[in-house]
Amino acid sequence: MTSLEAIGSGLNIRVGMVGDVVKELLESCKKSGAIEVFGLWMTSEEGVEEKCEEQDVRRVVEADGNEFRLWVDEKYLIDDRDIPHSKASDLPDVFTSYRKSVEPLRNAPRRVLPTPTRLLPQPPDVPSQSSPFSIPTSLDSIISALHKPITSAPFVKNEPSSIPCGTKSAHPFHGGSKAGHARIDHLIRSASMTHYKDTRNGLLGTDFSTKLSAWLALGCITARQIHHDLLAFEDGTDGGKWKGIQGYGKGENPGTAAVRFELLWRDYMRLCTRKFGPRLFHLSGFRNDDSYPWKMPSKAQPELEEMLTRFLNGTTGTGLIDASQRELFLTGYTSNRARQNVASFLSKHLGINWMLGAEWYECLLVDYDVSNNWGNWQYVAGVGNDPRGEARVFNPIKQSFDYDSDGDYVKAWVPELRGLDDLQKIFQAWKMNDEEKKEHELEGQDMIEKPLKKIDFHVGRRGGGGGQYGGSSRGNQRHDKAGESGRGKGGGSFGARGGYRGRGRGQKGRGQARQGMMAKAGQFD
Ligand SMILES: Cc1cc2nc3c(=O)[nH]c(=O)nc-3n(C[C@H](O)[C@H](O)[C@H](O)COP(=O)(O)OP(=O)(O)OC[C@H]3O[C@@H](n4cnc5c(N)ncnc54)[C@H](O)[C@@H]3O)c2cc1C
Repeated sequence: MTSLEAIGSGLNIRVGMVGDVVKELLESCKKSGAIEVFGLWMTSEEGVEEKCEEQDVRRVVEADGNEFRLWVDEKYLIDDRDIPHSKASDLPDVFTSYRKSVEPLRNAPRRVLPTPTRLLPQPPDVPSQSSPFSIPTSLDSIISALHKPITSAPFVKNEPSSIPCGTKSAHPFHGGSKAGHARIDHLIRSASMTHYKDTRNGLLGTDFSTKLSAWLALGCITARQIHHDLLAFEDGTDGGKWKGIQGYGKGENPGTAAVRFELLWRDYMRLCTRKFGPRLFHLSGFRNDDSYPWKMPSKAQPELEEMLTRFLNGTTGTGLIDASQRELFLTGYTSNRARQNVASFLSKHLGINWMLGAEWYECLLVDYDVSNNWGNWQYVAGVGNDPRGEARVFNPIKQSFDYDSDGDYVKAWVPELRGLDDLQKIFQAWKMNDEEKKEHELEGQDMIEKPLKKIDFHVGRRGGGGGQYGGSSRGNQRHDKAGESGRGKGGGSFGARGGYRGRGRGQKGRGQARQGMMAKAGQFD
């Protein structure tokens, strides 16, 4: 029995455009006379398409003389009514400035809303799904329907086939609020929350970061519920269930504070979407910066198409990138550290249109969230709200030495390299000599013979200018230092090249932007 059934209600799934589905439901209720509808409540989301859907539903409901309302929910840490600026356009362009405006963060969120113990029952005759769609009736059939688009034809040439033997991942995971709350409990009980600040940049394993993103993105748990449980743990007001766990009853600790900090990033990304609207999907980003000549793979440029394909299927020849892309493809998840490197590699090392990477993530991430995904891609590509913009380049080899110091992450997801011991060769397999290639039966593989980038990095080397990225990266690059310790620091605004508002462009909606891009890319024809 689902949680909704346990409190007297249930869940109906319908497929179609939201406005059309609601219209059909209302018409059918009117016709049968079995249910009298007075109004409709809906959850509100940021995002161009999401707002259009909301408008469609409002129109349909109000056209019938019924009342339309939006829930004031608690999915974000700081309630909309407590945001310290009144207009969306007043949101600071730099996260740190926003964070300072809501500190002390621990005191900022409202209390969680109570969970209802009873709901109205389902109406007796809910109209069935109209053609051409049908609603699966069992969990297995839902799963197989969801799998269909990805199993019926390959997504990408030479896609990774299965999770390598012995590799453990926190995903796949079980959905639903019960599993989400059990995960929060586990994180507190195992002291992973207390240690989060020290472990959050990990790449491999189940508990180095919270792995709560998918439950948050799907609405199974809320940011405020996480905060609430952390408060109970920190204050020792949980009725004793977490007694004895490191940090219990001792107030906020660096780990729990860092979790709140990250949850605030999630809030901030959402507010950026509210502020910039369709610019979330513009190549020139929030900055309106169209100075960079992004490369666009197309049938006319087969070498770029091949490059993009190999980026997608995880055979670039850069171990960290390949491991992350294969992990993402096979599980729907990859860590924040890996995501930053992947986004930087595509946009700054390969110079390819960053939106293709964002589209790919949108297809595959189980925690896909419109603001977090597109906002973070912009940020790393240098056109979003990173004050360091294009100057921040992640060197994936340095990052591997820092965060995968035994090469275990690369070996877990790129099993061809498991026989190697030399880290330089695990991180860039093209460094093997002919004898080694023969010994490990790796001769002739593209990722070894034709790496997309040869990145020169020596252990102990510090700082440095351009050049070490293989010659075609952007100017002013350097090893990512701030990237390791968090995102841009300090206040201020972008400034680097003209700021946000200078060169207005046609406000293309997302659908248009996407269509044009994919057609040009030819990748998903
Ligand atoms: C290119 C790129 C694309 C991304 N796409 C998404 C996406 O579609 N959906 C998504 O939820 N996150 C996205 N992120 C942010 C981040 O990578 C994930 O939230 C995080 O890796 C999820 O793992 P976790 O729950 O263990 O995170 P934790 O490190 O445990 O963080 C706790 C929570 O804080 C929030 N959070 C953490 N980092 C960020 C961040 N950089 N921006 C916004 N919120 C954050 C998430 O809700 C996360 O669950 C993206 C980051 C990058 C660089």
